[in-house]
Amino acid sequence: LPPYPVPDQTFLQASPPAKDARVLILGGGVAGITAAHELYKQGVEDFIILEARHELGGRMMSHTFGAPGRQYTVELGANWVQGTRTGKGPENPIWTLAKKHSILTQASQYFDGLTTYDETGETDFLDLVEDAADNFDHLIASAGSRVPKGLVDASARTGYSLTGSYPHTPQEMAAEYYQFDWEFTTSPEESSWIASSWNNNYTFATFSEENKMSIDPRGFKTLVQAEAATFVRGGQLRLNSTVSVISYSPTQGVRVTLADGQALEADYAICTFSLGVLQHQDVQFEPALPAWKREAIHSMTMGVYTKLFLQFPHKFWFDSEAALYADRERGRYPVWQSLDHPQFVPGSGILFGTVTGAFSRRIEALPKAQVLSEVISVLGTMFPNATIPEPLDFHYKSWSADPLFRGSYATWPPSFLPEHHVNLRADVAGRVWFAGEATSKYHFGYLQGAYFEGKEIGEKIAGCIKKEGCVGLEHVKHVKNARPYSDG
Ligand SMILES: Cc1cc2nc3c(=O)[nH]c(=O)nc-3n(C[C@H](O)[C@H](O)[C@H](O)COP(=O)(O)OP(=O)(O)OC[C@H]3O[C@@H](n4cnc5c(N)ncnc54)[C@H](O)[C@@H]3O)c2cc1C
Repeated sequence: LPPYPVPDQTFLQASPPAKDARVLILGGGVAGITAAHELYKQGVEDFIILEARHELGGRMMSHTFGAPGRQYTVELGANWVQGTRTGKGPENPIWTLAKKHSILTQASQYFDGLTTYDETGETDFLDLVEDAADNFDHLIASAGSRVPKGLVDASARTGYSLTGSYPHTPQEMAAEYYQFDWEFTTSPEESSWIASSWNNNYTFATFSEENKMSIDPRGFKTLVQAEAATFVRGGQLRLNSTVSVISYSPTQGVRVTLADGQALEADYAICTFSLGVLQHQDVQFEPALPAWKREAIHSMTMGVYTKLFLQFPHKFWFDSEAALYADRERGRYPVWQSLDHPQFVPGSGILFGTVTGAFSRRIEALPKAQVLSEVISVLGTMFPNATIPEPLDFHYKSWSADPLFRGSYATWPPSFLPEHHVNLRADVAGRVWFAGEATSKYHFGYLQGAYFEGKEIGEKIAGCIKKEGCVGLEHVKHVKNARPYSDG
């Protein structure tokens, strides 16, 4: 396609014939499949889903783990339905789908069933964990009271300090980490006070406080795959198809070129690639995305959340669901969860730890043997009276190095303004549309965020195709915040 200038407001023309499809859906995760389903429900069946991997699911990614003869399905990516339903209130659509496709889940109460450790072994600091929960409630309430007054956003650390929370000891820091970083992947210093608060509120206050953990041997991804099987037909899905270039023109539509050189043309593309993929330029846009779009993409943060799975010949650890370890270094192998638990996969011998953010990136840069030796040494500190057996298997996924993801999920930094969010969601030239967890204002980072965004963009494009009008989503040409630099 020739390089067209990108106008601000585009009115689309009727599509010329002989394209491969009306809509190309780029990515087969929750957002992509939900967008496709919405098109289908609205009578638009002329779409093709392009997915680089060999299967659907995206960041719902399971892995067969364990020694031969003792293998189990573990979830490298999403594992929990976070927030289900309260009474007759709104139901989390992911919970609706989990029930529809009979995903095997178990209630997970990692705040109630917790054992705490520090560098001296098991040490009860559950009171500090409760304090941290109260501090988080204050953080959210204070953010909520700033919004109607139009008060400026700041970091969650500012919010914590202004509401009287100053963690200093390893135990206090671990308790705060459990509340905050473990959910958002970023520290309070790196996170927006207001957006972190509404994100939590919309997920848990809107739906419920309940978390359901998938222990389905088919993998949590079955939710996406089984849903797709209800409406996607043969030619509508192309797996093992990596997109390299997305060309677009307001008048001619889109052309998507794959890594093998094949090109497909359509009227519209829905790009559901992660924020990390967009940030790392793993996919090229022709012409380059406009400045307002690039600013939005590079102003949000792609977090990293890494689960480290270990299988041991026998269980030597806590009987609770989870454990919190307070190291002198904040975020050093702090959270541990037991799959070898009567409610989950008893007898599996599987324990997994989680690290996030900069610590995740650190371990991705280390040899696996070194990470294992650090992990075993931390377990030795937590359980000084146990002999830690040689693990039968050890596995983690390097999310930030993977060119199909470049991280785990998005988090909203204090410098990211609501106008940036508008621009992150906005279509470009009426032809390239964006959907995924990162574009969700209130549910970024969650499966339901990807679902709501895929659904809305699917609806919008169905509207365009059915000629109900197609003016595109608004965007803000220049996001302004120049007051600190002016004299006035
Ligand atoms: C470790 C981890 C833990 C998580 N835990 C939870 C949890 O417990 N609960 C929860 O609600 N959420 C959780 N999440 C977040 C949740 O997984 C995501 O919000 C959601 O899956 C994102 O869906 P999506 O459709 O927006 O993107 P994706 O799932 O990333 O889908 C995009 C698709 O695009 C494909 N793709 C990328 N590049 C290309 C290319 N060049 N060509 C073709 N295809 C390409 C990818 O392979 C992928 O399939 C977790 C995520 C991670 C990583």
